[in-house]
Amino acid sequence: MIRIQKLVKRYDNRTVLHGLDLHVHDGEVYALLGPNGAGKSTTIGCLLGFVQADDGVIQLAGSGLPPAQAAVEHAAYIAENVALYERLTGVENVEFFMRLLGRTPRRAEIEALLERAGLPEHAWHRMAQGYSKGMRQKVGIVMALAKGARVLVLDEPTSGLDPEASVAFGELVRTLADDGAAVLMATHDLFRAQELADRCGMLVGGQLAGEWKLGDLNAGELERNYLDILARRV
Ligand SMILES: Nc1ncnc2c1ncn2[C@@H]1O[C@H](COP(=O)(O)OP(=O)(O)OP(=O)(O)O)[C@@H](O)[C@H]1O
Repeated sequence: MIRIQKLVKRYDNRTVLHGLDLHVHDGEVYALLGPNGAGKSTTIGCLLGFVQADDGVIQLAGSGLPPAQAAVEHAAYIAENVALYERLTGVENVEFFMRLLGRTPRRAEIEALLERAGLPEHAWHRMAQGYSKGMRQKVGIVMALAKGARVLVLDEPTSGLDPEASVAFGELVRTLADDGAAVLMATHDLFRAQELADRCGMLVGGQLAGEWKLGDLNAGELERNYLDILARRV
């Protein structure tokens, strides 16, 4: 689970998160929507300990540790562009990551994870420098699987992916949630959010301006709600 309570963040005396409350349950995919500058990346930064919050409480996977430590322990993060060691192969990247976790994986174990994530076999032993964005996202998912992450945080994961890669990525994220992970995904992609998420919230000016269960809405209704909220704020 992810629990954010009364989160406040200021940059140079400008408040960008105004007491944000957000809860993502285990097994749930939550899409965090909102216009540019609404505070989505700042929320993620605070959650993972990259950004120091000014006030509020953040809990990951029920841990009482500070966010940065709880994230190292329990979370996986997939940024818009997954950074890999470019001169290592896919298999070597995963092996290196697992060694950092204190594990000594067998080749077959790594290959099974890459297969589960749908990375084409011809890429397993090729240097990551030739990987497409979709392939990098798959290696990111492998790392989350290898870690057994209970919290998965995604920032704009499908931007720039073609529709097929985007659907495949969504299915992988869904399997992690079905295995019990709490998934928070910041996105501008309303269509993918509607397809993939269980709930979504709309962040405007550092506050949740709306929250919906997506089973109750189709993609058109979600877009209308989004635009209505923005129109009322103008
Ligand atoms: N390091 C920083 N220093 C000062 N201001 C910042 C910093 N990072 C973000 N901001 C400001 O905080 C506000 C929220 O930014 P943030 O990147 O969290 O929004 P976002 O919802 O992720 O936007 P986008 O959809 O464009 O990625 C913006 O006004 C931004 O300019």
